[in-house]
Amino acid sequence: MAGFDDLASERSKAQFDVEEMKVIWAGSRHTLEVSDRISRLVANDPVFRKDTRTMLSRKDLFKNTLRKAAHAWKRIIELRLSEEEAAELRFYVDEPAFMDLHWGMFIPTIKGQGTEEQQQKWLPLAYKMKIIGCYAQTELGHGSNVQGLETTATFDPQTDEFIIHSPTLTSSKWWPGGLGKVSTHAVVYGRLIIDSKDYGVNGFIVQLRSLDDHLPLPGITIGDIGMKFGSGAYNTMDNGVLRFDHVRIPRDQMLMRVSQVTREGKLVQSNVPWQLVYGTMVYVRQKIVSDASCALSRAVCIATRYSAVRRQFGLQSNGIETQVIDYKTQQSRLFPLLASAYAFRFVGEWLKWLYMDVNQRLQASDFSTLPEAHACTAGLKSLTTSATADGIEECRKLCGGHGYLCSSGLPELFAVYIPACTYEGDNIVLLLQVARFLIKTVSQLGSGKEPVGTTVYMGRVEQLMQCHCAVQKGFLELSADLVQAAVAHCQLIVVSKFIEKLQQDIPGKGVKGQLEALCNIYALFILHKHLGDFLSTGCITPKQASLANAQLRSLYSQVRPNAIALVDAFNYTDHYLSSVLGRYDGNVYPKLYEEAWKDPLNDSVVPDGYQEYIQPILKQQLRNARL
Ligand SMILES: CCCCCCCCCCCCCC(=O)SCCNC(=O)CCNC(=O)[C@H](O)C(C)(C)COP(=O)(O)OP(=O)(O)OC[C@H]1O[C@@H](n2cnc3c(N)ncnc32)[C@H](O)[C@@H]1OP(=O)(O)O
Ligand SMILES: Cc1cc2nc3c(=O)[nH]c(=O)nc-3n(C[C@H](O)[C@H](O)[C@H](O)COP(=O)(O)OP(=O)(O)OC[C@H]3O[C@@H](n4cnc5c(N)ncnc54)[C@H](O)[C@@H]3O)c2cc1C
Repeated sequence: MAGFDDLASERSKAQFDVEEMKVIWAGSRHTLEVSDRISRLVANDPVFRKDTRTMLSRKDLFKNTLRKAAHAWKRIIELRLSEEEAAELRFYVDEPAFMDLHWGMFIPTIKGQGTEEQQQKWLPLAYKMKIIGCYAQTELGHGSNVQGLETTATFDPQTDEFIIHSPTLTSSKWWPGGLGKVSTHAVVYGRLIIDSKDYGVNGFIVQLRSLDDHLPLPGITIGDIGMKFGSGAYNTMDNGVLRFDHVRIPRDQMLMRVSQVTREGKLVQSNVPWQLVYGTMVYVRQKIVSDASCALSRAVCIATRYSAVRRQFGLQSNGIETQVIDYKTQQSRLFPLLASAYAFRFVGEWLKWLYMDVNQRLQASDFSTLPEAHACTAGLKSLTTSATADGIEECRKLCGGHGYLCSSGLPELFAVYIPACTYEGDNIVLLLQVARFLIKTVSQLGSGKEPVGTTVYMGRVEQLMQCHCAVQKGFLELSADLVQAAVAHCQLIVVSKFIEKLQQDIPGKGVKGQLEALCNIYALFILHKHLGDFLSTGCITPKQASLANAQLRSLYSQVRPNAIALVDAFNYTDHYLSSVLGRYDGNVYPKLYEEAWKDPLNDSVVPDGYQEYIQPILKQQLRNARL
């Protein structure tokens, strides 16, 4: 059978130790063991099946998501899973749901922005899921511009309460995941008003629904915002709308790590920077970078395996056609994506470290690295999600016609992934933040302040001073170019973190060699993509450009025999991939054929509607009626 033999033969060609590469990909032997065990647990549990997801109506889809979430929670309790194992389980269930926001944003917000007492009160409830929370920041009128939010939280000194209110239609909370149908609580961001004075945006814990019958509490209007892009996909999530009509909450439900409101209505600032109110976004952006490597590697795994199974043209001496993976054009589109998946994995690891480091410093009242952490998380979130969204679509095209079938797994992956370019900060808005950070760094160059961390290279580039003078003309005017500069800065981070990874001790036969090839492919591909910029700025000569392209071609040949093993190293189960084209065994055609017959349209041989709409045309009754 074609697919079986092809993938088995590809695997036998690998020139490196795949098991050791799995460890590198996972991050450690321990993480590999956990993710391997939990992914199999999910794959073998029939409740977590997802093959009919794209065919369900919204209501059935959502109910099925609730069923899975409840089952996941039950298994987590029964098996006494650790926090790490539980997070892996939710990851492999692979269905956006209210749980993501509860664990991914609600809890981290209370941890990051709540006082010790507030954490003690709310976290045990949230950890045991006695309450379910979401993150209600974005409004109908404002998402990117957080300082433009309109919801108000007015302090009432008479009752020692805040009055949460939506003064306009555009102040309606709009988008928060988990809000529409499930959450009992939310961290709501609103303007803090004391004695008619506006102190800007802060977070407040607000109960939304009764814990007895799940009905909205008085003064609260709440619902789902409607169908989103694609079938299945992000429609498993109840993104919601929420309005407040003078809803009262106790004073101690304002998150008070950054600033406190006293019983007398006095605002007291802590010694931490006010930007910590934005802290959850930094945390989630960092997570999104690691997630990008998962989504991209998943698409690349499907496209690579299928490219080795698929044959078109080029009849060989043995009478069979050429595997499409052997075409140089296919390699030049696929292998840079394979390299990007690895590159994003390693930059994600580094970003996780950076985030932990900044947190430890914050505990010790050292706030010096916060601006860099913000710039890195914002910029890398933008770069990796844009590249991943484009990469998934490229993988679909790499799979030809079959890539467009839902059973390839790629349409749903694309639909579920693309909002990552928008949520947690629109990618352009985030790059503008990076640009501001870069300009600020450049402006300090002359003052004797040495650039550090990811901007250390700036101290070595003389032209940057002139660059600063040019930007003085107007940030807004030059913003399109500045966004390009921000992307270039982030690309430099990705490449340098890949190189740093290679400097670590990497065990396993041939593993380091493969990673070196992938690192070079990533760097040279970026150079190739932006050749115009490199040449026009005199960074490289035309001769160097052509050498770089020749080197890239030779690297593709080096990676070719290892391609299947390099995607096997992601260690994805067929359940997680949910793709007929990406099956581990390569048994593509019989399964594609089998899948087609499962479509509800094939339940009957003659379709519903035949008698009303097809027969009259065929029998020319419609035409006769007209005549
Ligand atoms: C298990 C876990 C799973 C995780 C996944 C969960 C599922 C995910 C599912 C998806 C869920 C999706 C969920 C969702 O989508 S949740 C909603 C997400 N929303 C956004 O991301 C909104 C984006 N907008 C902003 O962040 C702000 O409005 C920006 C930044 C654009 C402007 O801001 P602002 O209007 O204030 O003006 P400013 O630019 O003068 O900035 C002022 C100063 O502040 C500094 N600054 C700015 N920002 C930060 C920061 N963050 N940390 C530290 N510092 C920061 C900045 O450098 C400047 O410093 P300086 O130059 O003055 O010194
Ligand atoms: C699937 C999904 C889930 C979400 N989940 C949540 C959630 O759980 N909680 C929550 O609070 N929010 C959530 N959001 C909201 C999300 O965070 C916002 O949609 C996002 O921050 C973008 O803001 P916006 O919609 O206001 O875009 P806009 O800012 O209106 O963007 C529109 C266009 O304007 C451009 N633009 C905006 N400002 C500038 C500028 N200064 N300079 C140049 N161009 C600019 C953008 O680049 C974009 O092209 C979610 C969104 C989605 C799609």
